[in-house]
Amino acid sequence: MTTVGDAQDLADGEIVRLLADWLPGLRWYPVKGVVAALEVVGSRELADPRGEAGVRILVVRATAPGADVVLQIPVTLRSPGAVGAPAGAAVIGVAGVPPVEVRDGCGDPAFLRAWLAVADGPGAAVDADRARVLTGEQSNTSVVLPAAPQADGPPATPGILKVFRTLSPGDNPDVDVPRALAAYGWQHVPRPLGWLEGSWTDRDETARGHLAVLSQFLSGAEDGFELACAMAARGESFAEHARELGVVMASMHAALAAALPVPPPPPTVHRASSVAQAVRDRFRWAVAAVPELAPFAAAVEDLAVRTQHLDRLPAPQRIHGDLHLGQALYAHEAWFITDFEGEPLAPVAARTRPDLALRDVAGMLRSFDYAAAVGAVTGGGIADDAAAQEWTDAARAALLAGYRDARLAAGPHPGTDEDPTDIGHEARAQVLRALELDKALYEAVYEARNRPAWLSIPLRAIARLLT
Ligand SMILES: Nc1ncnc2c1ncn2[C@@H]1O[C@H](COP(=O)(O)OP(=O)(O)O)[C@@H](O)[C@H]1O
Ligand SMILES: O=P(O)(O)O[C@H]1O[C@H](CO)[C@@H](O[C@H]2O[C@H](CO)[C@@H](O)[C@H](O)[C@H]2O)[C@H](O)[C@H]1O
Repeated sequence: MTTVGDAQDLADGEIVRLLADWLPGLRWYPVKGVVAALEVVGSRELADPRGEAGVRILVVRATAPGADVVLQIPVTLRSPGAVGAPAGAAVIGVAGVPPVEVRDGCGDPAFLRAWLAVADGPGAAVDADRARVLTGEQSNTSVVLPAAPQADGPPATPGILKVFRTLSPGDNPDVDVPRALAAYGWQHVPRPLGWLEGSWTDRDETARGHLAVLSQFLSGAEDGFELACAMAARGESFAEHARELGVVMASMHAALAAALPVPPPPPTVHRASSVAQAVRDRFRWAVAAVPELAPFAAAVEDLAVRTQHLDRLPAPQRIHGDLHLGQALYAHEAWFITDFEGEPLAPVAARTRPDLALRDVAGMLRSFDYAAAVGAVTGGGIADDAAAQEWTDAARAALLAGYRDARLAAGPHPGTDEDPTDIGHEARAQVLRALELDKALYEAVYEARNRPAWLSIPLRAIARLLT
């Protein structure tokens, strides 16, 4: 039988050969429909405090026509039949002589123990042996770690470890933004408890970036999207929840503006042009992936021109960037906001750029449209398109009212004497329409790549927004 020492000797190249077969079946693997060339660009051994398995974090570049991504793949290494091998961790394959079993580290307590031992941050007393990997439609891999049993004192906090699957050089906003918000005292973000950075080679240079973050796990939290879909399916109004969500979003934007200040904005005329140009660019990008969008070219241009001519716009600030109901958790009768990573399909520099807070509002409004569409097909509560529209309209109006009232109550935008919401009804409606269109175009590409059966949801919205 091999020892952990032998297992650790398995070459990265042998593991990558196994990954070539394993990766294409995974939801988070971003290269779809083509075979990618895989190259190891980073490799770091971690020590399992119990010495039961070899633990390695591999960073692999996957390139294919139209795709070039850097992926994080933590693995554990054991000889076949080794004592303590976890039943729950997917076996990626067996390689080497003598043979070594390679597992997906995310489901393996050995990786989790090793990660917790080297992570930065305040830490948490969590139990790696009882960890469970969340399944579902996620771009990353999240693992829930229950609180470790305490002999005395207050009960420990359970954690959720988010392992970033696609890596980008630089600080990850999903680590830095919650840290800044929690330090500022904003109560509606799960507290970050630990984080880890790594490095890899990026075209002959050394790149570094965050690999994973451990946050406070909100036990009993309901996913906002599932909650909204269930209510829509029963025909129950989401308006009161939407209003409360609007209030929390307004406080999030106030906290972001105060905790992460940004330089003074360029003149409105430039900002209006760049919002309009972003819509044009988004359309060009989307139409290349979703040819059904081509007939909308003239209407998109018309909307871009009207946006470009706006003479009032709110000041840009740090925002969430990919806000939708799936990032909102309802726990203990309050909303919490998660996943500050920005749009997973966008480059990191674009995700942290100051932007219009209304972009987050537009993202949430799009989500109500999704919830009504999904709720309508899963339950009998929404009978037809008119009922779906009525459900969505009530949620939209409530969110906008809650948001606006709370922003007005909070006063001017920090650092300026501008009231962030006071741009007039017409201008606000025009900006929101442009931002909703922008998001729906993003969604069309996201759905075409990931969930073609749902492509009709953003396509219908695009048609509606442009007529
Ligand atoms: N702090 C938390 N407490 C409870 N559940 C959480 C927490 N953070 C995330 N989740 C749940 O974990 C899942 C994945 O989280 P998310 O950050 O949205 O990952 P991804 O970026 O991969 O979509 C979601 O279903 C979310 O509801
Ligand atoms: O949660 P992620 O950061 O991975 O975000 C991506 O996936 C989302 C889907 O899981 C996607 O959101 C779209 O679908 C939601 C319903 O599943 C809907 O509520 C959102 O409004 C819609 O945008 C998101 O766009 C994508 O970036």
